[in-house]
Amino acid sequence: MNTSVIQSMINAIDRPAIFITPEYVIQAVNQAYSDTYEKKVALGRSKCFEISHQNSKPCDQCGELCPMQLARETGRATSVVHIHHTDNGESYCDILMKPVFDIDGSILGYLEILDKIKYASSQTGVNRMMGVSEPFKAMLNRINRAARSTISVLLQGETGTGKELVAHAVHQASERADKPFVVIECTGLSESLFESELFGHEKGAFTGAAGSKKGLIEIANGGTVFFDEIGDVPLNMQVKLLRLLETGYFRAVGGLTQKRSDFRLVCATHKNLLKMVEDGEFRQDLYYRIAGFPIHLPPLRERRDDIPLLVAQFLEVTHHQQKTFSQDALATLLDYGFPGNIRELKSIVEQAVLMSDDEVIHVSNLPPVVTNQPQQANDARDNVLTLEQVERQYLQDLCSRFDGSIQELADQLDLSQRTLYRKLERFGLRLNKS
Ligand SMILES: Nc1ncnc2c1ncn2[C@@H]1O[C@H](COP(=O)(O)OP(=O)(O)OP(=O)(O)O)[C@@H](O)[C@H]1O
Repeated sequence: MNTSVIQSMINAIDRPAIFITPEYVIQAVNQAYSDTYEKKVALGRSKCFEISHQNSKPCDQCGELCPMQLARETGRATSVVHIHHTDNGESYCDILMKPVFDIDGSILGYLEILDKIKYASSQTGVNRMMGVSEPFKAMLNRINRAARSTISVLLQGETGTGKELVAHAVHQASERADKPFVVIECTGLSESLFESELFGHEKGAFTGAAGSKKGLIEIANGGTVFFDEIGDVPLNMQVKLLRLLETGYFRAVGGLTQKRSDFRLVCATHKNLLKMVEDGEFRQDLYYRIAGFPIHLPPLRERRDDIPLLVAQFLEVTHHQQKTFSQDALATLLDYGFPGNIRELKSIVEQAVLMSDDEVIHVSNLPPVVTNQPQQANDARDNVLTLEQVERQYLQDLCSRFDGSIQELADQLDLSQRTLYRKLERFGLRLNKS
Protein backbone atom coordinates (compact mmCIF):
# COMPACT_ATOMS: atom_id res chain seq x y z
CA MET A 1 0.00 0.00 0.00
CA ASN A 2 1.56 3.30 -0.99
CA THR A 3 1.50 6.52 1.01
CA SER A 4 -1.20 8.20 -1.08
CA VAL A 5 -3.57 5.25 -0.56
CA ILE A 6 -2.95 5.43 3.19
CA GLN A 7 -3.48 9.21 3.16
CA SER A 8 -6.82 8.88 1.30
CA MET A 9 -7.92 6.22 3.78
CA ILE A 10 -7.11 8.56 6.70
CA ASN A 11 -8.77 11.56 5.05
CA ALA A 12 -12.02 9.64 4.70
CA ILE A 13 -12.30 9.25 8.50
CA ASP A 14 -14.39 11.95 10.20
CA ARG A 15 -12.54 11.67 13.53
CA PRO A 16 -8.88 12.36 14.37
CA ALA A 17 -6.82 9.55 12.77
CA ILE A 18 -3.21 8.62 11.99
CA PHE A 19 -1.36 5.75 10.37
CA ILE A 20 1.72 4.57 12.29
CA THR A 21 4.50 2.10 11.61
CA PRO A 22 5.21 -0.73 14.09
CA GLU A 23 8.01 1.57 15.33
CA TYR A 24 5.40 4.21 16.37
CA VAL A 25 6.33 6.62 13.54
CA ILE A 26 3.44 8.63 12.11
CA GLN A 27 3.22 8.20 8.34
CA ALA A 28 -0.11 9.86 7.63
CA VAL A 29 -2.38 12.19 9.55
CA ASN A 30 -5.80 13.72 8.84
CA GLN A 31 -6.85 17.31 9.44
CA ALA A 32 -8.99 16.46 12.48
CA TYR A 33 -5.89 14.96 14.18
CA SER A 34 -3.66 17.96 13.36
CA ASP A 35 -6.38 20.28 14.71
CA THR A 36 -6.58 18.35 17.97
CA TYR A 37 -2.97 18.43 19.16
CA GLU A 38 -0.78 21.32 20.19
CA LYS A 39 2.40 19.65 18.98
CA LYS A 40 2.78 19.59 15.20
CA VAL A 41 3.35 16.30 13.40
CA ALA A 42 6.46 15.83 11.24
CA LEU A 43 5.45 12.98 8.91
CA GLY A 44 7.95 10.13 8.86
CA ARG A 45 9.64 11.45 12.03
CA SER A 46 7.19 12.19 14.85
CA LYS A 47 6.16 9.28 17.06
CA CYS A 48 2.56 8.90 18.20
CA PHE A 49 3.35 9.16 21.94
CA GLU A 50 5.35 12.40 21.38
CA ILE A 51 2.28 14.08 19.88
CA SER A 52 -0.56 12.71 22.00
CA HIS A 53 1.21 12.38 25.37
CA GLN A 54 4.20 14.67 24.93
CA ASN A 55 6.20 11.69 26.20
CA SER A 56 9.62 10.55 25.07
CA LYS A 57 8.79 6.85 25.55
CA PRO A 58 5.91 4.59 24.44
CA CYS A 59 2.87 4.55 26.72
CA ASP A 60 3.52 1.09 28.16
CA GLN A 61 6.83 2.39 29.50
CA CYS A 62 4.97 5.27 31.17
CA GLY A 63 2.41 3.23 33.08
CA GLU A 64 -0.39 3.13 30.49
CA LEU A 65 -1.62 0.32 28.26
CA CYS A 66 -0.25 0.66 24.72
CA PRO A 67 -3.05 -0.14 22.25
CA MET A 68 -0.50 -0.95 19.52
CA GLN A 69 1.17 -3.56 21.73
CA LEU A 70 -2.23 -5.13 22.35
CA ALA A 71 -3.09 -5.09 18.63
CA ARG A 72 0.32 -6.55 17.84
CA GLU A 73 -0.08 -9.38 20.35
CA THR A 74 -3.58 -10.34 19.24
CA GLY A 75 -3.37 -9.40 15.53
CA ARG A 76 -6.78 -7.79 15.98
CA ALA A 77 -8.26 -4.32 16.46
CA THR A 78 -8.20 -3.17 20.06
CA SER A 79 -9.39 -0.14 21.99
CA VAL A 80 -8.27 1.56 25.21
CA VAL A 81 -8.93 4.88 26.92
CA HIS A 82 -6.02 7.31 27.36
CA ILE A 83 -5.51 10.84 28.62
CA HIS A 84 -4.09 12.96 25.77
CA HIS A 85 -2.48 16.40 25.70
CA THR A 86 -4.67 18.29 23.28
CA ASP A 87 -5.09 21.91 22.29
CA ASN A 88 -7.65 22.18 25.11
CA GLY A 89 -5.41 20.68 27.79
CA GLU A 90 -5.67 17.12 29.05
CA SER A 91 -8.55 15.29 27.45
CA TYR A 92 -9.91 11.76 27.57
CA CYS A 93 -9.78 9.84 24.26
CA ASP A 94 -11.01 6.40 23.33
CA ILE A 95 -8.43 4.96 20.96
CA LEU A 96 -9.21 2.33 18.36
CA MET A 97 -6.08 0.67 16.97
CA LYS A 98 -6.47 -1.49 13.85
CA PRO A 99 -3.63 -3.51 12.36
CA VAL A 100 -3.27 -3.04 8.59
CA PHE A 101 -1.89 -6.07 6.73
CA ASP A 102 -0.05 -6.33 3.40
CA ILE A 103 -1.28 -8.88 0.83
CA ASP A 104 1.30 -11.39 2.08
CA GLY A 105 -0.16 -11.13 5.62
CA SER A 106 2.71 -9.12 7.08
CA ILE A 107 1.95 -6.06 9.20
CA LEU A 108 2.20 -2.74 7.34
CA GLY A 109 1.31 -0.58 10.28
CA TYR A 110 -1.59 0.49 12.44
CA LEU A 111 -4.53 2.77 11.93
CA GLU A 112 -5.30 4.79 15.05
CA ILE A 113 -8.72 6.46 15.31
CA LEU A 114 -9.64 8.68 18.24
CA ASP A 115 -12.93 9.49 19.90
CA LYS A 116 -12.78 12.44 22.27
CA ILE A 117 -14.66 11.71 25.48
CA LYS A 118 -16.42 14.89 26.54
CA TYR A 119 -18.27 13.64 29.61
CA ALA A 120 -15.18 12.69 31.67
CA SER A 121 -12.15 14.59 32.86
CA SER A 122 -8.80 13.99 34.51
CA GLN A 123 -8.58 17.58 35.73
CA THR A 124 -10.53 19.56 38.29
CA GLY A 125 -12.65 22.59 37.54
CA VAL A 126 -15.14 21.15 35.11
CA ASN A 127 -18.45 19.61 35.98
CA ARG A 128 -17.73 16.14 34.61
CA MET A 129 -17.12 12.63 35.74
CA MET A 130 -13.66 12.63 37.29
CA GLY A 131 -10.99 9.99 37.47
CA VAL A 132 -7.52 8.89 36.41
CA SER A 133 -7.34 5.29 37.65
CA GLU A 134 -7.20 2.25 35.38
CA PRO A 135 -10.59 0.87 36.61
CA PHE A 136 -12.09 4.29 35.79
CA LYS A 137 -10.59 4.25 32.28
CA ALA A 138 -11.85 0.69 31.71
CA MET A 139 -15.32 1.87 32.71
CA LEU A 140 -15.13 4.79 30.23
CA ASN A 141 -14.22 2.33 27.50
CA ARG A 142 -17.36 0.30 28.22
CA ILE A 143 -19.52 3.42 28.39
CA ASN A 144 -18.28 4.45 24.94
CA ARG A 145 -18.89 1.02 23.46
CA ALA A 146 -22.42 0.96 24.86
CA ALA A 147 -23.16 4.50 23.69
CA ARG A 148 -22.46 3.65 20.06
CA SER A 149 -25.37 1.19 19.97
CA THR A 150 -28.91 1.16 21.31
CA ILE A 151 -28.37 -1.90 23.49
CA SER A 152 -29.97 -1.88 26.98
CA VAL A 153 -27.36 -1.03 29.58
CA LEU A 154 -27.37 -2.31 33.16
CA LEU A 155 -25.24 -0.34 35.62
CA GLN A 156 -24.21 -2.33 38.66
CA GLY A 157 -22.45 -0.72 41.56
CA GLU A 158 -22.64 0.12 45.22
CA THR A 159 -24.42 3.23 46.41
CA GLY A 160 -22.62 6.47 45.55
CA THR A 161 -20.39 5.00 42.83
CA GLY A 162 -21.81 7.38 40.20
CA LYS A 163 -24.51 5.28 38.49
CA GLU A 164 -26.66 8.27 37.64
CA LEU A 165 -23.64 10.14 36.23
CA VAL A 166 -22.74 7.12 34.10
CA ALA A 167 -26.32 6.75 32.86
CA HIS A 168 -26.20 10.38 31.77
CA ALA A 169 -22.82 9.81 30.13
CA VAL A 170 -24.22 6.90 28.08
CA HIS A 171 -26.95 9.26 26.90
CA GLN A 172 -24.58 12.17 26.21
CA ALA A 173 -22.21 10.00 24.18
CA SER A 174 -25.04 8.50 22.12
CA GLU A 175 -26.81 9.78 19.03
CA ARG A 176 -29.75 10.66 21.27
CA ALA A 177 -27.77 13.29 23.19
CA ASP A 178 -29.99 16.19 22.04
CA LYS A 179 -33.18 14.36 23.03
CA PRO A 180 -34.61 13.99 26.59
CA PHE A 181 -32.86 12.08 29.37
CA VAL A 182 -35.58 10.98 31.79
CA VAL A 183 -34.89 9.51 35.23
CA ILE A 184 -37.40 7.15 36.84
CA GLU A 185 -36.71 6.50 40.51
CA CYS A 186 -38.14 3.01 41.13
CA THR A 187 -37.77 2.91 44.90
CA GLY A 188 -41.02 3.27 46.81
CA LEU A 189 -43.35 3.53 43.80
CA SER A 190 -46.79 2.06 44.48
CA GLU A 191 -48.49 0.22 41.62
CA SER A 192 -50.90 3.07 40.84
CA LEU A 193 -48.19 5.72 41.03
CA PHE A 194 -45.90 3.58 38.89
CA GLU A 195 -48.48 3.36 36.12
CA SER A 196 -49.52 7.00 36.14
CA GLU A 197 -45.92 8.27 36.40
CA LEU A 198 -44.71 6.06 33.57
CA PHE A 199 -47.69 6.03 31.25
CA GLY A 200 -49.53 9.25 32.18
CA HIS A 201 -53.27 9.54 32.73
CA GLU A 202 -56.37 10.91 31.12
CA LYS A 203 -58.65 13.50 32.67
CA GLY A 204 -60.91 11.90 35.30
CA ALA A 205 -58.98 8.60 35.29
CA PHE A 206 -58.96 8.63 39.09
CA THR A 207 -60.03 10.93 41.90
CA GLY A 208 -57.95 14.06 41.66
CA ALA A 209 -57.05 13.66 37.97
CA ALA A 210 -58.40 17.09 37.02
CA GLY A 211 -56.59 17.11 33.68
CA SER A 212 -54.67 14.69 31.50
CA LYS A 213 -50.92 14.30 32.07
CA LYS A 214 -48.17 12.88 29.89
CA GLY A 215 -46.17 10.03 31.38
CA LEU A 216 -42.39 9.93 31.61
CA ILE A 217 -42.18 7.24 28.91
CA GLU A 218 -43.93 9.50 26.41
CA ILE A 219 -41.78 12.49 27.40
CA ALA A 220 -38.67 10.39 26.77
CA ASN A 221 -39.59 9.67 23.14
CA GLY A 222 -36.42 9.74 21.02
CA GLY A 223 -34.18 9.91 24.10
CA THR A 224 -33.06 7.75 27.02
CA VAL A 225 -34.95 6.44 30.05
CA PHE A 226 -32.93 5.73 33.17
CA PHE A 227 -34.62 3.36 35.64
CA ASP A 228 -32.75 3.92 38.90
CA GLU A 229 -32.86 1.05 41.44
CA ILE A 230 -34.62 -1.31 39.03
CA GLY A 231 -34.25 -4.08 41.64
CA ASP A 232 -36.88 -2.28 43.75
CA VAL A 233 -39.67 -2.74 41.18
CA PRO A 234 -42.16 -5.21 42.75
CA LEU A 235 -42.95 -8.40 40.86
CA ASN A 236 -46.47 -7.38 39.77
CA MET A 237 -45.10 -4.22 38.14
CA GLN A 238 -42.25 -6.07 36.50
CA VAL A 239 -44.77 -7.72 34.15
CA LYS A 240 -46.03 -4.33 32.96
CA LEU A 241 -42.53 -3.07 32.52
CA LEU A 242 -41.56 -6.11 30.49
CA ARG A 243 -44.56 -5.63 28.21
CA LEU A 244 -43.56 -2.02 27.60
CA LEU A 245 -39.94 -2.95 26.89
CA GLU A 246 -40.86 -5.77 24.51
CA THR A 247 -43.38 -3.82 22.46
CA GLY A 248 -42.66 -0.11 23.03
CA TYR A 249 -46.45 0.30 23.44
CA PHE A 250 -48.30 1.54 26.49
CA ARG A 251 -51.69 2.95 27.45
CA ALA A 252 -52.24 5.98 29.71
CA VAL A 253 -54.28 5.30 32.85
CA GLY A 254 -57.94 5.74 31.84
CA GLY A 255 -56.95 5.96 28.16
CA LEU A 256 -58.27 3.83 25.33
CA THR A 257 -55.65 4.27 22.65
CA GLN A 258 -52.24 2.68 22.60
CA LYS A 259 -49.27 4.99 22.36
CA ARG A 260 -45.71 4.21 21.35
CA SER A 261 -42.42 5.60 22.60
CA ASP A 262 -38.96 5.01 21.18
CA PHE A 263 -36.45 5.20 23.99
CA ARG A 264 -33.08 3.81 24.88
CA LEU A 265 -33.03 1.88 28.16
CA VAL A 266 -30.48 2.29 30.94
CA CYS A 267 -31.11 0.65 34.33
CA ALA A 268 -29.13 0.72 37.56
CA THR A 269 -29.05 -1.31 40.72
CA HIS A 270 -26.89 -1.92 43.76
CA LYS A 271 -28.55 -5.32 44.22
CA ASN A 272 -27.46 -8.69 42.89
CA LEU A 273 -30.24 -9.17 40.32
CA LEU A 274 -29.16 -12.67 39.34
CA LYS A 275 -29.48 -13.75 42.97
CA MET A 276 -32.91 -12.08 43.03
CA VAL A 277 -33.83 -14.09 39.91
CA GLU A 278 -32.72 -17.27 41.70
CA ASP A 279 -34.76 -16.35 44.75
CA GLY A 280 -37.83 -15.65 42.61
CA GLU A 281 -37.81 -11.92 43.41
CA PHE A 282 -36.95 -10.66 39.93
CA ARG A 283 -38.33 -11.99 36.65
CA GLN A 284 -35.72 -13.80 34.59
CA ASP A 285 -37.19 -12.58 31.28
CA LEU A 286 -37.02 -8.97 32.50
CA TYR A 287 -33.46 -9.50 33.67
CA TYR A 288 -32.30 -10.64 30.23
CA ARG A 289 -34.23 -7.77 28.60
CA ILE A 290 -32.49 -5.09 30.70
CA ALA A 291 -29.02 -6.63 31.06
CA GLY A 292 -28.00 -6.40 27.39
CA PHE A 293 -24.70 -4.72 28.27
CA PRO A 294 -23.73 -4.73 31.96
CA ILE A 295 -21.30 -2.10 33.19
CA HIS A 296 -19.68 -2.59 36.59
CA LEU A 297 -18.96 0.60 38.52
CA PRO A 298 -15.94 -0.01 40.75
CA PRO A 299 -16.25 1.02 44.40
CA LEU A 300 -13.98 3.87 45.45
CA ARG A 301 -11.77 1.51 47.49
CA GLU A 302 -10.87 -0.22 44.20
CA ARG A 303 -9.97 3.04 42.49
CA ARG A 304 -7.96 4.78 45.19
CA ASP A 305 -5.80 6.57 42.60
CA ASP A 306 -8.85 8.77 41.97
CA ILE A 307 -9.15 9.98 45.56
CA PRO A 308 -6.67 12.93 45.38
CA LEU A 309 -8.30 14.22 42.18
CA LEU A 310 -11.82 13.87 43.60
CA VAL A 311 -10.74 15.59 46.83
CA ALA A 312 -9.33 18.52 44.81
CA GLN A 313 -12.51 18.67 42.75
CA PHE A 314 -14.77 18.73 45.82
CA LEU A 315 -12.63 21.46 47.41
CA GLU A 316 -13.06 23.43 44.21
CA VAL A 317 -16.83 23.00 43.92
CA THR A 318 -17.24 24.11 47.53
CA HIS A 319 -15.08 27.17 46.67
CA HIS A 320 -12.29 26.12 49.03
CA GLN A 321 -9.60 25.43 46.45
CA GLN A 322 -7.12 27.40 48.57
CA LYS A 323 -7.32 24.66 51.22
CA THR A 324 -5.24 21.50 51.00
CA PHE A 325 -5.23 18.21 52.85
CA SER A 326 -2.08 17.50 54.88
CA GLN A 327 -0.17 14.42 53.75
CA ASP A 328 -1.36 12.54 56.84
CA ALA A 329 -4.98 13.50 56.26
CA LEU A 330 -4.79 12.38 52.64
CA ALA A 331 -3.09 9.14 53.68
CA THR A 332 -5.89 8.54 56.22
CA LEU A 333 -8.48 9.04 53.48
CA LEU A 334 -6.60 6.67 51.18
CA ASP A 335 -6.79 4.02 53.92
CA TYR A 336 -10.51 4.37 54.48
CA GLY A 337 -13.03 1.88 53.02
CA PHE A 338 -15.71 4.37 51.82
CA PRO A 339 -18.88 2.28 52.11
CA GLY A 340 -20.76 5.30 50.71
CA ASN A 341 -18.21 5.69 47.89
CA ILE A 342 -17.89 9.01 46.04
CA ARG A 343 -20.96 10.54 47.67
CA GLU A 344 -19.39 9.81 51.07
CA LEU A 345 -16.02 11.27 50.00
CA LYS A 346 -17.81 14.45 48.93
CA SER A 347 -19.52 14.75 52.29
CA ILE A 348 -16.27 14.00 54.18
CA VAL A 349 -14.49 16.79 52.28
CA GLU A 350 -17.34 19.19 53.05
CA GLN A 351 -17.24 18.31 56.77
CA ALA A 352 -13.45 18.52 56.95
CA VAL A 353 -13.52 21.96 55.31
CA LEU A 354 -15.93 23.18 57.99
CA MET A 355 -13.81 21.70 60.78
CA SER A 356 -10.50 23.17 59.62
CA ASP A 357 -9.44 26.52 61.04
CA ASP A 358 -6.62 27.25 58.62
CA GLU A 359 -5.70 26.46 55.02
CA VAL A 360 -4.47 22.96 55.84
CA ILE A 361 -6.94 20.19 56.61
CA HIS A 362 -5.47 17.89 59.28
CA VAL A 363 -6.31 14.34 60.34
CA SER A 364 -8.09 15.82 63.36
CA ASN A 365 -10.48 17.66 61.03
CA LEU A 366 -11.69 14.43 59.45
CA PRO A 367 -14.98 12.97 60.73
CA PRO A 368 -14.57 10.22 63.37
CA VAL A 369 -15.93 7.60 61.01
CA VAL A 370 -12.74 7.97 58.94
CA THR A 371 -10.20 8.19 61.71
CA ASN A 372 -11.70 5.57 63.98
CA GLN A 373 -12.65 3.11 61.40
CA PRO A 374 -11.52 -0.24 62.64
CA GLN A 375 -10.87 -1.97 59.31
CA GLN A 376 -12.23 -1.77 55.82
CA ALA A 377 -15.74 -3.02 55.41
CA ASN A 378 -14.91 -5.19 52.42
CA ASP A 379 -12.60 -7.49 54.33
CA ALA A 380 -14.60 -7.41 57.52
CA ARG A 381 -14.63 -11.20 57.69
CA ASP A 382 -10.86 -11.47 57.96
CA ASN A 383 -10.33 -8.36 60.03
CA VAL A 384 -12.89 -8.39 62.78
CA LEU A 385 -11.71 -6.29 65.71
CA THR A 386 -12.84 -6.81 69.25
CA LEU A 387 -14.94 -4.04 70.77
CA GLU A 388 -12.08 -3.43 73.15
CA GLN A 389 -9.69 -2.83 70.23
CA VAL A 390 -12.19 -0.42 68.66
CA GLU A 391 -12.55 1.40 71.97
CA ARG A 392 -8.80 1.65 72.26
CA GLN A 393 -8.42 3.06 68.74
CA TYR A 394 -11.15 5.58 69.33
CA LEU A 395 -9.72 6.78 72.62
CA GLN A 396 -6.22 6.90 71.14
CA ASP A 397 -7.47 9.16 68.37
CA LEU A 398 -9.40 11.35 70.80
CA CYS A 399 -6.34 11.70 73.02
CA SER A 400 -4.29 13.03 70.11
CA ARG A 401 -6.81 15.59 68.93
CA PHE A 402 -9.12 16.59 71.80
CA ASP A 403 -8.05 20.01 73.05
CA GLY A 404 -10.22 20.34 76.16
CA SER A 405 -9.76 19.06 79.71
CA ILE A 406 -10.26 15.47 80.84
CA GLN A 407 -13.48 16.51 82.56
CA GLU A 408 -14.78 18.01 79.29
CA LEU A 409 -13.87 14.88 77.39
CA ALA A 410 -15.55 12.67 80.00
CA ASP A 411 -18.67 14.85 79.75
CA GLN A 412 -18.75 14.54 75.96
CA LEU A 413 -18.28 10.78 76.17
CA ASP A 414 -21.05 10.60 78.75
CA LEU A 415 -18.70 8.91 81.24
CA SER A 416 -17.62 9.81 84.74
CA GLN A 417 -14.13 11.26 85.00
CA ARG A 418 -13.12 8.25 87.08
CA THR A 419 -14.26 5.75 84.44
CA LEU A 420 -12.44 7.65 81.72
CA TYR A 421 -9.25 7.69 83.79
CA ARG A 422 -9.52 3.94 84.36
CA LYS A 423 -9.96 3.29 80.64
CA LEU A 424 -7.02 5.52 79.68
CA GLU A 425 -4.85 3.82 82.25
CA ARG A 426 -5.84 0.37 80.99
CA PHE A 427 -4.86 1.29 77.45
CA GLY A 428 -1.75 3.21 78.49
CA LEU A 429 -3.09 6.45 77.03
CA ARG A 430 -2.93 10.11 78.09
CA LEU A 431 -4.68 13.16 76.81
CA ASN A 432 -2.21 15.12 74.65
CA LYS A 433 -3.05 18.24 76.58
CA SER A 434 -2.58 16.72 80.04
N1 LIG B 1 -16.47 10.15 38.80
C1 LIG B 1 -17.06 11.12 39.51
N2 LIG B 1 -16.56 12.36 39.50
C2 LIG B 1 -17.13 13.35 40.22
N3 LIG B 1 -18.23 13.20 40.97
C3 LIG B 1 -18.78 11.98 41.01
C4 LIG B 1 -18.24 10.88 40.27
N4 LIG B 1 -19.01 9.80 40.48
C5 LIG B 1 -19.99 10.20 41.33
N5 LIG B 1 -19.85 11.51 41.64
C6 LIG B 1 -20.71 12.28 42.56
O1 LIG B 1 -21.04 11.40 43.63
C7 LIG B 1 -22.40 11.56 44.00
C8 LIG B 1 -23.13 10.23 43.85
O2 LIG B 1 -23.24 9.91 42.46
P1 LIG B 1 -24.54 9.19 41.87
O3 LIG B 1 -25.79 9.78 42.45
O4 LIG B 1 -24.41 9.18 40.40
O5 LIG B 1 -24.31 7.74 42.49
P2 LIG B 1 -25.27 6.47 42.46
O6 LIG B 1 -24.40 5.29 42.25
O7 LIG B 1 -26.37 6.71 41.47
O8 LIG B 1 -25.84 6.47 43.94
P3 LIG B 1 -27.18 5.72 44.50
O9 LIG B 1 -27.02 4.26 44.18
O10 LIG B 1 -27.10 5.96 45.96
O11 LIG B 1 -28.33 6.37 43.82
C9 LIG B 1 -22.97 12.67 43.12
O12 LIG B 1 -22.83 13.88 43.81
C10 LIG B 1 -22.04 12.66 41.91
O13 LIG B 1 -21.98 13.92 41.29
